Amino acid sequence: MSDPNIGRLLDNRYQLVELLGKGAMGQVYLAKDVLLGGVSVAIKFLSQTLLNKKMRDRFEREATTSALLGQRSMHIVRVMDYGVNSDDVPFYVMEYLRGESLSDLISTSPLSIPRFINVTRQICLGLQCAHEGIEKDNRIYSIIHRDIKPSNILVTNDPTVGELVKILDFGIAKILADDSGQTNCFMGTLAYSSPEQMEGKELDNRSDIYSLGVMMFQMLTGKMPLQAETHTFGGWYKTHHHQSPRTFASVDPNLKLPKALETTIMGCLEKDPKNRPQSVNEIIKTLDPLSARFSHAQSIGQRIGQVLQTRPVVADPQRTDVPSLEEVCRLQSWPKDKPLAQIVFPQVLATSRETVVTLWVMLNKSEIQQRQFSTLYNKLYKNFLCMMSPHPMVLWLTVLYNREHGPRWLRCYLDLKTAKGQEMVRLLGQKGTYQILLFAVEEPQRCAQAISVRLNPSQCQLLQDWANSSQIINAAQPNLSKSLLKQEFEKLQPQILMKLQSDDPDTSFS
Ligand SMILES: Nc1ncnc2c1ncn2[C@@H]1O[C@H](COP(=O)(O)OP(=O)(O)OP(=O)(O)O)[C@@H](O)[C@H]1O
Repeated sequence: MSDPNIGRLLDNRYQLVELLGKGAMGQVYLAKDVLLGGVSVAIKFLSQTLLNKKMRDRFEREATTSALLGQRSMHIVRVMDYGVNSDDVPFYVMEYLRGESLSDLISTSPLSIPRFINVTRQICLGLQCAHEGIEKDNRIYSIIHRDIKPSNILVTNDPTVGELVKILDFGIAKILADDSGQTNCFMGTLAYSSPEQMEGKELDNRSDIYSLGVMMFQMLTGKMPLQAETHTFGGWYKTHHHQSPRTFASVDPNLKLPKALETTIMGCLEKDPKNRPQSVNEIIKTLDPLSARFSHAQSIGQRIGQVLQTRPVVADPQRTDVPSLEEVCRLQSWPKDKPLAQIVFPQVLATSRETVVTLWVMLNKSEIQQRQFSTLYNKLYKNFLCMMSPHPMVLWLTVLYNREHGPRWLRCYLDLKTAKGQEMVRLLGQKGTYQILLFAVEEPQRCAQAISVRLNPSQCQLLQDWANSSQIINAAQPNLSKSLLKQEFEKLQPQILMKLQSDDPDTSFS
């Protein structure tokens, strides 16, 4: 029977396209945000069978928790809207993640060690952010996920960014120390639940660390570390309390794991929370040095391999095998889907070490050379303008200035109501830096010059504030905000030019 919801318009804004799946709490649909030009979103509805007051509250809490956390970490699914449909069924709107769940990913074969490190590190960053907590009524509340398992991890793939991992479903998360009436009944998934969770005890971050341990074992071997005699609450209760986890060697004798990694994963599976790593940061500390050792082969892929082969490698004891950010930028080529024209566009770039915002600029080769050679007279000006109403939008302005050749204005707009725009503004604010990648029209296959730009702390703060406040503002008429920002920019242009023409050493770059 066809789904009567398909095609429905929700809140005059979201048109349901297809059912993505059903979970314990409800259904998730792919939808189009018609107000934002048909951008894809995912909408989760609370199941009809759970429409009681307690579940409604829990569902609303899931939405609020995810919305607050999604603002703080790019490794947690972002929630943008919450509402109730005409049948009084609550729903929330999330960014749509085009990708595969970790459970699908590992159902065919376990992950290679480099891929495991890359994926796990991102899960840990998201989880650490949740454990560090959110602010509510001037207090910090730690968030425990309580249902860490492969089907709650989504891995998206972008040809430029690489694998981006997000934690889903803070459905049973509980705000620690929030005694708003949630009972301590069992919630979670039996095979991944910690012994203390099975007992219905008060949980802390170490319960998630246990579930993460089960999941990490499974990611590397394709097998579970513990096996219950019966798939019942009683069967798993006994298993989590009394069964010793299998060793990696007994499951896969060919798997050669770094000792530190093996010790950390087995530590996560300890029955007593006191004997586990006490914070996700400890796991990240194990992964980081391994990431430097393994991940260059993985995350930047074969392209780096190709280029390193053609480059003389200078023997330098300080140098690790991981390319620097500038090297990664220089290794990029102009995307095939962009015109070979003098355009500017922003892009998030993930290296094996970090994720940064980049500004891709195409100019004529002669102009790049002119600006490069007279470095003494080169200056750089950067600024951000924001318009919250009618639609939250940021104008990101960079000016390359050369005394002889004048200004080159680089402008782009970041829409704070899109996942991409939010992510960029947030990352710019958090990192306080961005990279400009200059490409010549004549040689699009390689980046001609990479320039690192630093933002001052007040700019960073402003960007973070805009990203936060835009969440509570409704989206409307993005083009109107753009044209208002353009007018603002045109008013500012002569002043910026005067500043650049003066001898202010603050703005120079080389
Ligand atoms: N933001 C999203 N973008 C794309 N797909 C999503 C998104 N959120 C959920 N899904 C997909 O929708 C389906 C249902 O998700 P949901 O979180 O409700 O259930 P589940 O995790 O499969 O089960 P349970 O909630 O019982 O653990 C899953 O296949 C999930 O991968």
